[in-house]
Amino acid sequence: MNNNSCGPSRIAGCQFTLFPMSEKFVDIILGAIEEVDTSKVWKDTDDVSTCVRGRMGHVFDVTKAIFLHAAKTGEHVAMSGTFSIGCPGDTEADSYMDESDQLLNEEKSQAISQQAGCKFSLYPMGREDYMDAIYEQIDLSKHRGVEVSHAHYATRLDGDVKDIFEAMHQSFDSVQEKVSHVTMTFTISANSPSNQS
Ligand SMILES: Cc1ncc(C[n+]2csc(CCO)c2C)c(N)n1
Repeated sequence: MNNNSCGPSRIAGCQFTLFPMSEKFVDIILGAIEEVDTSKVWKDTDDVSTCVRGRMGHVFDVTKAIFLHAAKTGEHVAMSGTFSIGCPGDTEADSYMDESDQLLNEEKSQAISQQAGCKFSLYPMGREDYMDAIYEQIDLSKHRGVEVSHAHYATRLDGDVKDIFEAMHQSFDSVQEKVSHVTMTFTISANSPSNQS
């Protein structure tokens, strides 16, 4: 445990909302959540958002798969959310921390090819040198099969949804190795009419 550690557990989580720009929004939201195997994470869905908590790999696996299943409907769908790891007090779901490494949704996700645009922002908490941690990651993400560009208050990633989530996962993972409590916000959008010529 480093000096900046908030506690022994490395429970991660993501709270996210799907925004299907479609009359079929109820089916798209509930259908995507239903289609994804969430048995390795703690999960709660309410009228505002869905929260999943557990080991980092499973949190990313489930969040990515829910977006992919919503986007594969072909409707314009966006998702906004916040990943968090090492949050002081986040200890309730310790039982989910014993789950094995095997990702339950990887095979189905690999079969879906979907382009998207995404903006994400990393927030290493409680560190004076937080900008160094952020800049290191933004440099790294240039090598990950996605187009990286700078935006105000965020980094933009364009490419396949799986590569976008992989880049965010790697950035988040590298920062959390150095900083105990890290949050990362993102908004991802697929099938936007803005991209149809
Ligand atoms: C991932 C995700 N989880 C929950 C909601 C909130 N929500 C808005 S409409 C609807 C279906 C009818 O109850 C639900 C659950 C969301 N938008 N996206």
